[in-house]
Amino acid sequence: MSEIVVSKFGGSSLADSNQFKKVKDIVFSNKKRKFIVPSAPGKRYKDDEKITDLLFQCYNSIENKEKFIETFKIIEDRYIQICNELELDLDILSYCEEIKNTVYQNKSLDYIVSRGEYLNAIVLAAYLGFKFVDAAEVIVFLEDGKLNFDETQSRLYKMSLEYDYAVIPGFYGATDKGIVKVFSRGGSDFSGSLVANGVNASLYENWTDVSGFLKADPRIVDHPRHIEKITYKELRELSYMGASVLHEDAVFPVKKSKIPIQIRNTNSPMDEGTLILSDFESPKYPKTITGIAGKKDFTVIAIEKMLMNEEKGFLRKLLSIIEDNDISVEHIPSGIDSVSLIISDEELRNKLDKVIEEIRTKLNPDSVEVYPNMALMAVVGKGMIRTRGISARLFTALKEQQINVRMISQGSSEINIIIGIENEDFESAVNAVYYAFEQANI
Ligand SMILES: Nc1ncnc2c1ncn2[C@@H]1O[C@H](COP(=O)(O)OP(=O)(O)O)[C@@H](O)[C@H]1O
Ligand SMILES: N[C@@H](CC(=O)OP(=O)(O)O)C(=O)O
Repeated sequence: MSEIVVSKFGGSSLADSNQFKKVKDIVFSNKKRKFIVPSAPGKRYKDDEKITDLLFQCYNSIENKEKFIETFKIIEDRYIQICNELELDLDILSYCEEIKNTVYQNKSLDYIVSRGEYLNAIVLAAYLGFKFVDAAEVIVFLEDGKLNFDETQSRLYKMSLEYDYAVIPGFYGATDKGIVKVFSRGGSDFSGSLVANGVNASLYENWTDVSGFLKADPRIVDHPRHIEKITYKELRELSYMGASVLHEDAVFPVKKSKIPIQIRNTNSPMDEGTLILSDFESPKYPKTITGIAGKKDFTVIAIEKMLMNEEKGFLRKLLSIIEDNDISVEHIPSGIDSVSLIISDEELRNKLDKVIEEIRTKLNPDSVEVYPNMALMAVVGKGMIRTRGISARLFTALKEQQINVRMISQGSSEINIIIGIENEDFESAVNAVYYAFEQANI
């Protein structure tokens, strides 16, 4: 069988007709690029609006028909402009009409916000002359909203036997009853990974607006160094901790089959980008780290109770309270008679008072304190934990910037150290650590 490359193009790569032209050149420059997964058009300039964000606004104004039509018109105009500038013989307005008519019968959020990818894939398929395959036919969800992985893989495989070249919209799929479901934001990366695995691709390309994964977020560090190669595991840690270039779950579908992921830049297609691999040889004791990422806005709930260590079931009861309130915990650092829960503010929204009350009544602790405004910074790298001097360099850099460390946690995978700091210190902490290791790399 001939080799297949799956190429996902993000919103920034398809923001306007000029970007579409770059995408066409890229796709046609390699015949192996057979299955293309587009996102919805992203921002054309800094203060522009992403189509998906406009669709969220449409959903919010659905009760007010006039407002809905007004916002939807901005979306329609973007697609019309793209089609006109590409001189496409495609009646995109009829697809928009179909959506407007369906919206009032089907008011589901998922249906509405998925239409950006749907329309964009129709336009891109027409422009490339590829078959349009609706993700609702091949990305299969169960009634409870979870992905039906096996069925999805089998449908995608069948699709690859049926069509040589196709465009499949990212971000959504549907249940067998045709109810559209979306992945979380940025989920087209995950769709691309599902397609790559389903069609037995030899490579999953993820085209974006940066020349690969950088050692730190370029919005925080000025021109960070680029990462040539990274393992799935390291990447998962960095993307989970906020390196938004690739969706945090995008590694899973291709992990078992070890299909490499390559991050590439649509605006600079000659750059090699970053190769994400299952594993590769690297120095056992590296001089430096692979990357830094982080997120703001966490709250710490610190609980103390004398002889907590001897009280059987204490942690189980504590975690049951958290589970019953449908909250995910980020970290659980513990001492002998103390334990802390680190939870994102988003998870805790409107639930904090209730959780604290339940901890007090059900666990009878000596104290429960709440500390808001914490940021988490992940410093990631294979082998760094066992390398002498790495943590000394890290904490010296923070000390030199007078940054107060509130929490330290070493992931059990031994490829990351997570550091809790004040929200307001986040940017300077990332810069301090980045430059400390940048010097070590010379
Ligand atoms: N470590 C990092 N390396 C590269 N880019 C990063 C990193 N952390 C955050 N980013 C941001 O991720 C952006 C690309 O992701 P995204 O906006 O989702 O692109 P797309 O629209 O192509 O899917 C970059 O423009 C950059 O600002
Ligand atoms: N358009 C969706 C899905 C997506 O993956 O977009 P992007 O590839 O532009 O991050 C979103 O904005 O969430």
